[in-house]
Amino acid sequence: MKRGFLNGPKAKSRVAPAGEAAYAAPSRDPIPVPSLASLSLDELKEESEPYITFPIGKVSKVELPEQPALTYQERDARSGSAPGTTTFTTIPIGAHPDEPVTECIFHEGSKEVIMAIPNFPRPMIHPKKVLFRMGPASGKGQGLFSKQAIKMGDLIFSERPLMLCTRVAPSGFTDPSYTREMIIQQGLIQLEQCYQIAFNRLRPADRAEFMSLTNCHTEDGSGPLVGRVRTNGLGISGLRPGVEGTLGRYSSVNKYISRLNHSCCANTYPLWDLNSFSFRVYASRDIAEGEELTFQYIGVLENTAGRQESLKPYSLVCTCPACTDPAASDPRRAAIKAFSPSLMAWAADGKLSDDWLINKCLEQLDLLTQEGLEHHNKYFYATKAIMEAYIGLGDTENASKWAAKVCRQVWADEYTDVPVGKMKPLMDPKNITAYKEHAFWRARVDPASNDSMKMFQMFAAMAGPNNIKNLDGGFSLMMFPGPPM
Ligand SMILES: C[S@@+](CC[C@H](N)C(=O)[O-])C[C@H]1O[C@@H](n2cnc3c(N)ncnc32)[C@H](O)[C@@H]1O
Repeated sequence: MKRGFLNGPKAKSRVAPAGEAAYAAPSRDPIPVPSLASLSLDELKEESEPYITFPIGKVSKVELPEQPALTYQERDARSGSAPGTTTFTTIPIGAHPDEPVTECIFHEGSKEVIMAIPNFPRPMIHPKKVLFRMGPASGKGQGLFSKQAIKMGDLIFSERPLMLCTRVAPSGFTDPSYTREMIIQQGLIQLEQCYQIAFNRLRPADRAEFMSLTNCHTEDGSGPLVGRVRTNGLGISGLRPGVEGTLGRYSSVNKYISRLNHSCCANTYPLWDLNSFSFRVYASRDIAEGEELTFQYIGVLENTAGRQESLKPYSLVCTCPACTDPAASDPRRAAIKAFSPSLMAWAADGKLSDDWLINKCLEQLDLLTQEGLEHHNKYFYATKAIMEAYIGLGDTENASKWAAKVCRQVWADEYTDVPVGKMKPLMDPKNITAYKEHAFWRARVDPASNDSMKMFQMFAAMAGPNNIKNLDGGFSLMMFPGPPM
């Protein structure tokens, strides 16, 4: 195994062969690191403060002194991250030539996360038939279309990314005399160099696929690879435990998912599965034969004007049903956003009827359906809340029907928070043992015998009615008045 690294004007740039490469950043005082605006712009808005985000639109050319080439050290493919370096590696390690692989650019530690997964990679799962085709999508370039009717919750396809990229330039150092524009341009150049190393390692067919993807960042200083990652990248987290924000996420570029066009009323949801290192794209509602498959590039509970603003980095004006009728859609989306019921609060409140929560959640589901938002977590929460309300009422017949609906929404972010092993038995209304294990069992009809309910009531009394805030997923946040500090 060889180790070591170098970087600098005199270092000779090489094309990365198979195996692995590690790039080391020189250590300098931290400065704002240009970061990549990828598909989840709403995430970046929250967390990009320490970073300078890359520009969009037409940007005047910025002259920079010639930048040193990034260089790297070849290492054994099975070695872990070298401290303080960026690692270029092919996942799965030692894949058969027919197996899809991903060229990864990893921050320190991510490779270890993968290497620690037993039996990695687990097999990718595929539907029995090819359920989609690629073709021209009027006014949107290429798109994906269903080849037959697909049911809500069905897997449409799985794929392993072509490339998985860091979202920030690797070194993050610059000349102190550089202007903001120069820092940004330098970041773009460094990132392009970094992506080039990974790109050169792609299989020739994958390289052609990558270069055939759309690039809508041709005039803002992005290079051809950075432009494609910015246009097509899909966020992945979970590979940097404990690291939040831009540095904790990667952008993945995919052969097929990157062809899904945006809709604010999307009908699919791509779910990342680390164990198989692949995305699974699910139908989030029933899809007709020939219908275009779409997903949301941005947060879609904003009003129409806000969504159109967020879509600017993709050079597109959305013409989905919600965007074409804002007068009807905006108030519905605002109501959807504002709705977060508390199961416990309803169960504890004798003034509310037994079906109050269920009716409220049914209204929410109706709004979500009208807005084409079945893929949204809010749809999952409302479905789960109805199931739990029936559990609270001790009505296993109805609870089991809603448990089946919850179990189909595997794409929901919060699905993994539901202990699946404990959910599936609830689909059998006669499995009273499973129901009795549920924390909400008969909480409404027999609160005195429900421990969760007793605890909730005790804390609610301590907090007082004005200090309880309902959160998504049926949770409540309680603030307890204390002595002044
Ligand atoms: C990730 S790509 C999607 C696939 C792309 N249509 C293609 O031909 O490869 C994103 C680009 O597709 C186009 N696009 C995606 N959704 C669109 C929409 N709803 N309306 C118009 N153009 C769209 C925009 O050019 C956008 O920059």
